[in-house]
Amino acid sequence: MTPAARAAAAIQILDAILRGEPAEAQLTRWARASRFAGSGDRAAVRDLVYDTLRRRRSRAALGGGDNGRGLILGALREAGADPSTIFTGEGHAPAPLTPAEAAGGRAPTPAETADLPDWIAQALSADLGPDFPAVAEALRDRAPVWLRTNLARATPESARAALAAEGIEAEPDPRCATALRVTAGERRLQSSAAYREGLVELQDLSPQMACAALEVGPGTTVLDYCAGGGGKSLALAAHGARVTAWDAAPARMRDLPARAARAGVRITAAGTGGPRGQFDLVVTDVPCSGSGTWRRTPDAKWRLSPEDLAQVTRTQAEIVARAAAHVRPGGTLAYMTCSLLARENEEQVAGFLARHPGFRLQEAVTWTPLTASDGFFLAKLLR
Ligand SMILES: C[S@@+](CC[C@H](N)C(=O)[O-])C[C@H]1O[C@@H](n2cnc3c(N)ncnc32)[C@H](O)[C@@H]1O
Repeated sequence: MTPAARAAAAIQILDAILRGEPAEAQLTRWARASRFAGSGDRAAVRDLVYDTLRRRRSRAALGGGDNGRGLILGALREAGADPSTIFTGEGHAPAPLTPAEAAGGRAPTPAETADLPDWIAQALSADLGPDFPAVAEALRDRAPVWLRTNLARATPESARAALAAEGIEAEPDPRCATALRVTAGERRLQSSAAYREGLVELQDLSPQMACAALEVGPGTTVLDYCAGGGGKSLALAAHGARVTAWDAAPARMRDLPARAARAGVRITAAGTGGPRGQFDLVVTDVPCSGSGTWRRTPDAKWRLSPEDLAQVTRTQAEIVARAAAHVRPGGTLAYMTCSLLARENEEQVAGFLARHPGFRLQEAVTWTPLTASDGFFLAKLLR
């Protein structure tokens, strides 16, 4: 595909996403319907769509329209490219610019340059204080790819060597012993033997640091109360913990047995009746706005409404209250979100402690792109 044909595909996909379709589903649908597109084309269209969603407001201002054509026009103007070389109308290229499009567009305002809905920018600005501008700027860029060395199968050094043999370069990080940042060859990762044989798992630096802060060891009994795909279960089991996994939507744990087998760890499913008994550590990696990970799922930041946020905070409070009953006396409840909003983090913890006097706060940490990678919150609550 020519650059212009890729731009035309991105315009069509962006228009569907702006009508409310999830970005991932739209990209998959387009790829299935576009057999002529090779893997390089699919990757380029995907990058263009995601980069544009991260910067939707500022690109809409530059392009003079909050629609596929306006956004791609804004992307070209942002890059200093000549739009008339892409909007040619020839072959599979987008139709030529109308006079109004050619004359439209303007520099984004400071609020538009934050590339967030105003109500979220206000909340994050209040919650993050002087860090807000730099965090908002970081959320406008692509996230790095991080791996977790699976200590049950490899050391960071042996994992790096195995990856390098397959053309994937990864650097260690002084902040976390298991973390490796991929610096080259990331598109080869999922088909690599190092990944398929469980030497490494895809996991961002911040949740790795959160799991390390839980200080589990061989024999620690853990209930992962919101196990989902099992990212936290696998990380804790690799440290030797005896993990029981539960999720209110069991289908979300579908891949967990295969992932655990690949990683060489044992994870017990709680079963349909739900978890029983008490544990040294109960992890509640609750559903959240995902505001800390919006550079990976940038369509989500434009979809979130104040009502959605209010609903998800109610769900969080219900989950943590139920999970607390499974913490043994002297044990720990770990409350986690991948959000940067105080309403889902500090305020949620304060509400829990007010309703559960048998718990006290040991430690609360917020990781941001300024201190780690994705935005992530952990509170350790002692019973
Ligand atoms: C942030 S995701 C978990 C991600 C997962 N821990 C991981 O590391 O891959 C939140 C999970 O909470 C689950 N969930 C939602 N409501 C729940 C409830 N009432 N009780 C337990 N889990 C719930 C969702 O199904 C979802 O899988």
